[in-house]
Amino acid sequence: MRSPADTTSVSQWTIGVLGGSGLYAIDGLKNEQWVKIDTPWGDPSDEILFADYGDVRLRFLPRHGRGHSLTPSAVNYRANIDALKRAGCTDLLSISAVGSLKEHYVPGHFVAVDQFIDRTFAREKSFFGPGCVAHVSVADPICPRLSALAAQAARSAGATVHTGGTYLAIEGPQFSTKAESALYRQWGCDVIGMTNMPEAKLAREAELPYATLAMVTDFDCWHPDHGSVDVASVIAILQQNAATAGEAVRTLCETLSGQPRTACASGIETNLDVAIITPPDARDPELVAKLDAVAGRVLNV
Ligand SMILES: CSC[C@H]1O[C@H](OP(=O)(O)O)[C@H](O)[C@@H]1O
Ligand SMILES: Nc1ncnc2[nH]cnc12
Repeated sequence: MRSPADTTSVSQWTIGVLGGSGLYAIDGLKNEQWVKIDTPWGDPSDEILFADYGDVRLRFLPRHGRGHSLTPSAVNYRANIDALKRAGCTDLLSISAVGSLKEHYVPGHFVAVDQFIDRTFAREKSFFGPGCVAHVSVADPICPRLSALAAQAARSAGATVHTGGTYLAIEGPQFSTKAESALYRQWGCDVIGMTNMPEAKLAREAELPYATLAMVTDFDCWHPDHGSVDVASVIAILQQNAATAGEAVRTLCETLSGQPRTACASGIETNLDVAIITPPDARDPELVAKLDAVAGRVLNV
């Protein structure tokens, strides 16, 4: 029998959306119900909105909570990913506000990022640990299939979308200094945010294909012709873009509706096959039990 943690042979799309700053709901869905999901990692940021759009199931989680009460460091990323997996998600789409580190990525544009640099340091970054050690590859942290579908959906919703780009994740909650911003530009980074790491790493550990639509809200603080970023200007841009983001999600669902889901060619849904190094007889049963949703497919729990 297929383990609930195994999404390889699930033929219905269940898209989990992690809504970032400014995106606390999605309009136009059917059969909406907010559901509390318990996880062994603590509380997720909020209840999850279960809804349908055509044949597609949608699971929406506002990353900072509906009242935006959680800082990027206080988000329980493990609980969020575990809860979305328990909610049956086959794929995860992050929608995130970012600062631009490039002249031609202007506020209002979207970027379908494909790489990350993780400069966060005060967060739980793995489901695994003493008693069950795993090393997954995040060489290609984004699912190319979902990313292409999301980018196309955002274009159809009217957005200017750049394909590919490196997202630099900082701990926050403060924005960067000018020296930091200049350094990240020298590193070749394209956009800057505070939340997609370790979220993307944890999604990979949970064998969930993950993609990000980054919404550019500001030029951080490096641009000589623009003042430094502040929340009011970020929110002003987000208010203009939230409707486009919602439309992108609905368009994505419309595209997928009626299409049976097949396993990802990239092998993301089976990446734990080659990642767990602790042999079965040396595993901590308590940790193994906590990994039921994330890794039950390979741990047989
Ligand atoms: C309100 S600006 C800073 C805030 O916005 C971004 O959050 P998210 O990725 O959830 O949209 C950024 O990472 C910061 O958390
Ligand atoms: N400039 C910036 N730095 C970090 N996170 C952000 N989110 C939106 N704009 C940002």
